[in-house]
Formats: sequence, structure tokens, C-alpha cells
Amino acid sequence: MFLLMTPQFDYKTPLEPYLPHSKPSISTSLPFITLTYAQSLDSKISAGKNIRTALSHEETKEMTHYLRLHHAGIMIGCQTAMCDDPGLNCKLDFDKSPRPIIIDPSGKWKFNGKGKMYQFFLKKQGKPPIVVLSSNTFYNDKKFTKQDYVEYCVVEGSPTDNNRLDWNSIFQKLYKDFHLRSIMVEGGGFVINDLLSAHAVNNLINSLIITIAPVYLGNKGVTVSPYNGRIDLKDVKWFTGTRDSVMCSRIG
Ligand SMILES: NC(=O)C1=CN([C@@H]2O[C@H](COP(=O)(O)OP(=O)(O)OC[C@H]3O[C@@H](n4cnc5c(N)ncnc54)[C@H](O)[C@@H]3O)[C@@H](O)[C@H]2O)C=CC1
Ligand SMILES: Nc1nc(O)c(N)c(N[C@@H]2O[C@H](COP(=O)(O)O)[C@@H](O)[C@H]2O)n1
Repeated sequence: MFLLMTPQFDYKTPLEPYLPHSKPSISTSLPFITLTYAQSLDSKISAGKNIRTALSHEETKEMTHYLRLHHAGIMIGCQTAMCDDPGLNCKLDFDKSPRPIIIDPSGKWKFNGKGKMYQFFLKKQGKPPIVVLSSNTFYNDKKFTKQDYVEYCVVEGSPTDNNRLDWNSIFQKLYKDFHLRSIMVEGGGFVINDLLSAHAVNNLINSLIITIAPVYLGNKGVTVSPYNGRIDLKDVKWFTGTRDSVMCSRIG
């Protein structure tokens, strides 16, 4: 559990209008999507490929766990799952931990073992994951075997584009088959850039919440920058803690 080290940092009031319950998705087939991550001043989310990098201050990290409290699912790409060994639970209230969702089209990531997510699950401090898998892997890869406690969300994968999965199909399936009404997407770089780019076509993201840490990570860092150019944000609100700044917005 967190000790509230910095009670003067009120993140709850400014976040309120951006939470799923404040503006439920008007769609009946898609969950409320919050894209949220921490970045440096030069738009890097880690110091380099496969390097877990602490960017958030203690109090903005606590804010992330508050966001976890308000979402039914928490999504990351398999590269982040493999290099960060994340817990993805909610330390403010274990019972309200979101369901971890790992986008892993080829089924490379392993849940069972020494990983934090599995250990939290065994101690009833976190939920078991859903792995989003390509139909090519599920039906055609003879080496693929189902893992204990893992549920699979099988989405049609592109046969020509490296098992690429369509975001709209992923979210629709998670809504329909797993009844997830709100999902926070944390990263990493590929997931953020691809989702931001897909949003321009499908209007998928409901809230964008970014922690900005006062640090440069340099040109070896993993960059956040959508492929298809400029994206304008609206309903923008900034607030500042002891060290980090936080930007909340919707995407125009
Ligand atoms: N500062 C922060 O808030 C965060 C930082 N990170 C950092 O990000 C870095 C990892 O980022 P990346 O290497 O870009 O990996 P990633 O975590 O975005 O995973 C990429 C992989 O996920 C799969 N994938 C994701 N979306 C897919 C789709 N639509 N269709 C098919 N496959 C899909 C693919 O296998 C792809 O290679 C790590 O260093 C990690 O520490 C990760 C999360 C948050
Ligand atoms: N909010 C935030 N700040 C940072 O500085 C980070 N590096 C991250 N990373 C994300 O959080 C996951 C780790 O979660 P646990 O604390 O282990 O539950 C990591 O995998 C990234 O998704 N986030």
C-alpha cells in the first residue's frame, strides 16, 4: 500500500472529468479508453529499447494507481510485459485491481514463473491476465500452448503484416466477450504510437493523461510520436505536483 507522502498534491479533483464514470462511452460496443503514460521533456518513455525507466515521481506514480482503481482493464504491449516485468495491480485497493491485458499476437510472453504479475495473482493482490492473440497463432501455430490462468482474446491477425491486429477489433472483442467497459492503455512505444495513429481513423481514445517528468532521456530513448503527423488536443488541463506536470485532455 502507498503511504500518502505528499498529501498536498491533489490529483483527484483535476482528473475527475477525464475518468470513465464522468463521461461514459456513448458507444455500445467499445470500452472507454484512457491512454496514459509518463514521458520525458524530449518525448521519451524509456531510456532505450527494453529498459525499464522510472520517470514518475512518487506522487504521480500514486496517481497512476488511482487511475488503475477507476478502470476495468490495463493494457500493455508484450515488449513492455517482457522487459518491465510489471505488476499492473492497484496498490490503493488490491480488490479493485484492473484486469491486465497483454497484446501478444504470437504468444511469446509467459505469465507463470517469478514475474510480479503472477506473484501478485497468487497472493490475491492482482488479477489474472487476458492475452490478445492473433488468430494465426491460435489456430495455426503448432508450438502455441495455452497457459494456466490466462484467458485469450483471439483477434484476426494480418497474414502479411507481422500478425498486425486492428485496434477497433481488439477493443470490440474485449467489450463484448470480456465485458470490459473501461481500459487504460499504458504503453509501450509501439502501442502508444500505433493507437494514436489509429485514433485519427476510428476515434478510439476518450481521455489522454500524460505525466511529464523534468528530465531529458536523449536520442537512444523510446519516442512517442504518431506516424501520421500532427494531432490537436482539446479540453486540455494541466496541473503540477512537487516535480512532475500532468496534462489531461481529449483528442480533437
Ligand atoms: N513511461 C511509461 O509510461 C511507459 C514506458 N514503457 C516502456 O516502453 C518500452 C517498450 O516499448 P516498445 O518496445 O515499443 O514495445 P510495446 O510494449 O509497445 O510492445 C510492442 C509489441 O506489442 C505487440 N503489439 C502491440 N500492438 C499490436 C497490434 N496492434 N498488433 C499486433 N501486435 C501488437 C507487438 O508484438 C509489438 O512488437 C519499454 O522500455 C518500457 O519500459 C512502457 C509502458 C509505459
Ligand atoms: N506512470 C508511469 N511512470 C513511469 O515512470 C513508468 N516507468 C511507468 N511505466 C508503466 O508502469 C508499468 C509498471 O507497473 P508496476 O508499477 O510494476 O505495476 C510499466 O510496465 C509501464 O507500463 N508508468
